[in-house]
Amino acid sequence: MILELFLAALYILFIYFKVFRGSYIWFDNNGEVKRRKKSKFWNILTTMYDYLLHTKPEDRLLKLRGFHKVSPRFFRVKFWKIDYVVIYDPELLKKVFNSQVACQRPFRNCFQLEKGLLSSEYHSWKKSRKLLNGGFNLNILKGLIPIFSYYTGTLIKEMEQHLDGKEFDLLLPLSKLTTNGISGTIMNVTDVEVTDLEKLIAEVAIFLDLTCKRMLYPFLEKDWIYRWTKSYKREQEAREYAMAYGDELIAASKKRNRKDKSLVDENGSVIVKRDEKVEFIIDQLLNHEEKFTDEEIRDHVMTLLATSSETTTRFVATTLLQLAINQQYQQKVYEEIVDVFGDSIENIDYDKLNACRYLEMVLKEVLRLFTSVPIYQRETIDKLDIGIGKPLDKGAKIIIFAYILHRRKDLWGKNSGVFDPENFSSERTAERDPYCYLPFGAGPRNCIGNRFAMIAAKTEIIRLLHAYKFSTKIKDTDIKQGLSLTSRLSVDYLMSIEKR
Ligand code: HEM
Repeated sequence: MILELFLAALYILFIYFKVFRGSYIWFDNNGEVKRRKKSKFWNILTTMYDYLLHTKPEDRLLKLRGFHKVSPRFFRVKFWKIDYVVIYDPELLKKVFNSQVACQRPFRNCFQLEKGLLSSEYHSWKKSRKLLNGGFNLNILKGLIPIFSYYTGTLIKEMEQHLDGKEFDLLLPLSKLTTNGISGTIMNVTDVEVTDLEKLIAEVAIFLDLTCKRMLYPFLEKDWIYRWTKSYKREQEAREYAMAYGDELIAASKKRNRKDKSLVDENGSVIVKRDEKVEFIIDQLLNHEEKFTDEEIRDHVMTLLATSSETTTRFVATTLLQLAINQQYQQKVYEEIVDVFGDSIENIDYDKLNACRYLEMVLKEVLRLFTSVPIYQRETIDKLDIGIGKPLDKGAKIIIFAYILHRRKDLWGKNSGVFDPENFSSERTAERDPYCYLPFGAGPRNCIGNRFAMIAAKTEIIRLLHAYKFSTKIKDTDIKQGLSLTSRLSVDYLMSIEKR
């Protein structure tokens, strides 16, 4: 209630400034200042007002999509001297991603992990990113495949209890798989007891939701305002729960014998034997000559856990759901897996993952239509001219609206809302501007985990589809995509399985 009153007051102030003071500037698509033409501005304002106060979470993205109808490439508004520009146009995005000036993130305090990659200011980010990039190089990632495969094998056994034909929600088992996969790969530990995994997953989701809400209400960015809200208290609880898990992971990782790179279970038996030369991502932090402080290590580890867990879980879950809805695509992927692996499904390696071309098309299509991060942001550290009128000022907030970009009919055809892996055939890909498709961002500040996510998802899906056929009663028309820091569907991942 207090929040709604505050928003209403803000709205009145907005109108006051618009009518009497003219302190906003609205730009049209040619970059012309349009103070006097009110219609577009009113449309946007009403959409925002509606969005902030009335829209159900699962309808928010759809509603925000309305911006594209009002303004085809971007919209820009200057509000209390700060430039805000929302972009969903390949040509403009290319200029943003190729610029060193748009390499900082706004809303840095919202994420609260001050030293981590998402929250640190530009110069300290640059140093950490350079060091952490080493932990995500292809040789290291190739070495992680047996670990993802091992945990998927464990999940396949656990799923035998669902062979009774009844539907079950796949999200929790997959979240467990991701959590184990991430601690086994990024941290090289297996023996951290999570007493209540379900609670951990729920608390991480709450933390991400509340952080997203805070970013969407600009006045909540200020700590002194945010501290007074109920969300703040709840977010702190969720954060502390997740941090305690992160602390246990770091402690376990410090204790393990670093000479032996093999992954061992709680009894010390080797689960996955690994090449001694392979460094784990945590080792890059713990052993680097320029020592990271404990606080830096904690913020980096927690940032990696928060950015990787929900994104990867929902990516894999949504892929299996789409394959369960569209049985013809599932059959095609299955036949490809049988072709590539024959009877040696347990010996997955990077070349075999790459040979699964059709699976790759399916995965890319999932990230187009149900992009795991529908909106993400950058901030300029200097003036930046991207050809939309006056250059953006230093401190401008650039909001990249991948959800709109990935569904634009003029870029993806009139069936842009339909799931179709052929969108990623080599012919169609060659015809398209690469900046039409940005699920992981681009440039030096892109997603550090993009290849990690693809390798994990491919390994897990190959093993799961080789073991089971997935079915569901859910139809495409039942699904809406909600908005949080990561994408949320309006349906549960209810599926049934049959043994292959
Ligand atoms: C389907 C899975 C994923 C998707 C769709 C995704 C998407 C994104 C996007 C869109 C960004 C912003 C990029 C930009 O501004 O250009 C980002 C940043 C980031 N992602 Fe991911 N991500 C995924 C998985 C992962 C994984 C598995 C990890 C870690 C293992 C990870 C770690 C990060 C980090 C640390 C950043 C911030 C990078 C920086 O600011 O330097 N992500 N991700």
